[in-house]
Amino acid sequence: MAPEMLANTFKSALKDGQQQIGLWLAMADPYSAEICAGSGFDWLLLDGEHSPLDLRTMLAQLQSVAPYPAHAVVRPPIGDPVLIKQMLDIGAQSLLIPMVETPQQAEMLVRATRYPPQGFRGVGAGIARAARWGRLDTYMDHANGEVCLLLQVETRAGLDNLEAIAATEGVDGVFLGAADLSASLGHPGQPQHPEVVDAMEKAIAIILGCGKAPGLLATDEAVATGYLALGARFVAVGVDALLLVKATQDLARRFKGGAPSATTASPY
Ligand SMILES: O=C(O)C(=O)C[C@H](O)[C@@H](O)CO
Repeated sequence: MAPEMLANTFKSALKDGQQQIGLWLAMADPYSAEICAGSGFDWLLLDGEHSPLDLRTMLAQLQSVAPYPAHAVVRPPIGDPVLIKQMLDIGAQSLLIPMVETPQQAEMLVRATRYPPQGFRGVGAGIARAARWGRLDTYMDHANGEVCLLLQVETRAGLDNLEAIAATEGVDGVFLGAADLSASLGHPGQPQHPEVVDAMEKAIAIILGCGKAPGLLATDEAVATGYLALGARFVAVGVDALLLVKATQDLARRFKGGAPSATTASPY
């Protein structure tokens, strides 16, 4: 049993079938991340793919959200073992890796998150935040077992290999990227296109069939609720930057005139 500081409660919640409601953080800022961490979400996505988030700001975000129950999931810009090593060493325990298309890639990513003999993660946490600079003296005993690895399937090629990717040992869940998937299926900017929705719904069933957790981002409440009803297990239901745009725009319009911004179809 991992000590409290090392136990990945998000990983175990997914394994226990508990749905986890999250918020996407695209502001790349530790101050706003802490504000969001106190809002009551189960998890927060620290997006290093589509926001100007670098390792230093990701570290600051991890530190600012640490006192709160919301679990930090970090996303590198790509599934690079070097970036993965650095993110794990600054203390990330849960990773979301974009653009996964083959089981071979999935196996490599599992090994990149594990110390030998299960994998090839470089050993250095003893001088890093992950093991609190040596203060967590059982870190090496628990690190492999407490990492949560979530892979993104978001292309036609990835869908073709979905079952093999989801079934890969060491993968905890598969995130369906509706924005990229819609583009890959020939419907850019239309994550609610019938062909995309059909693919997402079928993919959720396949992932569940593999005993893994399906996840996605949907900023439209009805869309998110629908996928949750189908068994999606980790669902981000908003993006900090989009919430700020809408709230500030609507406030200005209340005083300056103009209709509130329409509830647009989910951009994701
Ligand atoms: O393709 C997707 O969808 C995702 O990867 C999730 C969101 O798009 C996120 O990347 C923000 O754009």
